[in-house]
Amino acid sequence: MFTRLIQSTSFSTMVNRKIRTALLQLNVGSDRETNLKHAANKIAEAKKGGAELVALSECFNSPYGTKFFDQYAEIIPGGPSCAMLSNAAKEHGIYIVGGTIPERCDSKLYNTCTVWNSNGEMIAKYRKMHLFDIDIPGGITFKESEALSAGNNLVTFKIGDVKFGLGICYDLRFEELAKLYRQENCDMLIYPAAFNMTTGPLHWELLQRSRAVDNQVFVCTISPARGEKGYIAWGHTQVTNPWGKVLATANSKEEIVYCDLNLSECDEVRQQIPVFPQRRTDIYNTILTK
Ligand SMILES: NC(=O)CC(=O)C(=O)O
Repeated sequence: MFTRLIQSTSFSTMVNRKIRTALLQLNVGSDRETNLKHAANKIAEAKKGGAELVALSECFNSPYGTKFFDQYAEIIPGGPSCAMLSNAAKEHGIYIVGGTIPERCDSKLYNTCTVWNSNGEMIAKYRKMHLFDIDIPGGITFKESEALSAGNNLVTFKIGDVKFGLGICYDLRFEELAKLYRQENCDMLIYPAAFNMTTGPLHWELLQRSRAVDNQVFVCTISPARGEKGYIAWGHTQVTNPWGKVLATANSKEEIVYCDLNLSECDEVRQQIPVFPQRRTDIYNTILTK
């Protein structure tokens, strides 16, 4: 178990643009109650480490796989996982990005991220928009759409003057989503995730650096720790700054990654390399509508 502390560079005088974040890369097993207790203990540890915002991984309360979604699904915010997240946020007076849990709503299932404020109130709910359907012979075949429905909404939330956009795992591959969040003026994109042993080494770091550079935002991803059976997660929870520099990356084992982030860095990069206002939408839009 490692604990890591990193600092982003060039802090400015705008104090309300700084935030201490803890990303929890946790071991996850098949027993929900054990997973929830473990997450609650680690949230408490992160609070002791000074975190104001704590984030968990995709499926932090259950194994990740199409055959598990129905079995572990909960009504949001009525189930035990939301109760734990709400209580922990309130008890410790922090914000929590509650990774994802399988959500049951009407007759459908979703892969859903909830966000909780320091009073224990749910302030955001995001449903995975792009379902993970891939088939790489000799690598990995996975078809989330066999079990899940896709969400249809972008979701943002604010802590003080810092604006966050939410995505989940496979959503990271879709530049359009990240670009829309940039258009909404987000400073940081947070993706609870669980890449795997085929796509992790190939694309995990590259995609995060790409989203960060293209949109001049911080990108945080939170993976479960690598297990030994079933869907094997890549791990490597990561923080990338708006210059595209990887500020921290976990290994494959359980770890808390702390980061003191100064979101004013987004303003600096955007001022120094003003690509967003320089986009030629007059041309792109003409081509797109043809
Ligand atoms: N698990 C996912 O949703 C995505 C993933 O592993 C990948 O895109 O690769």
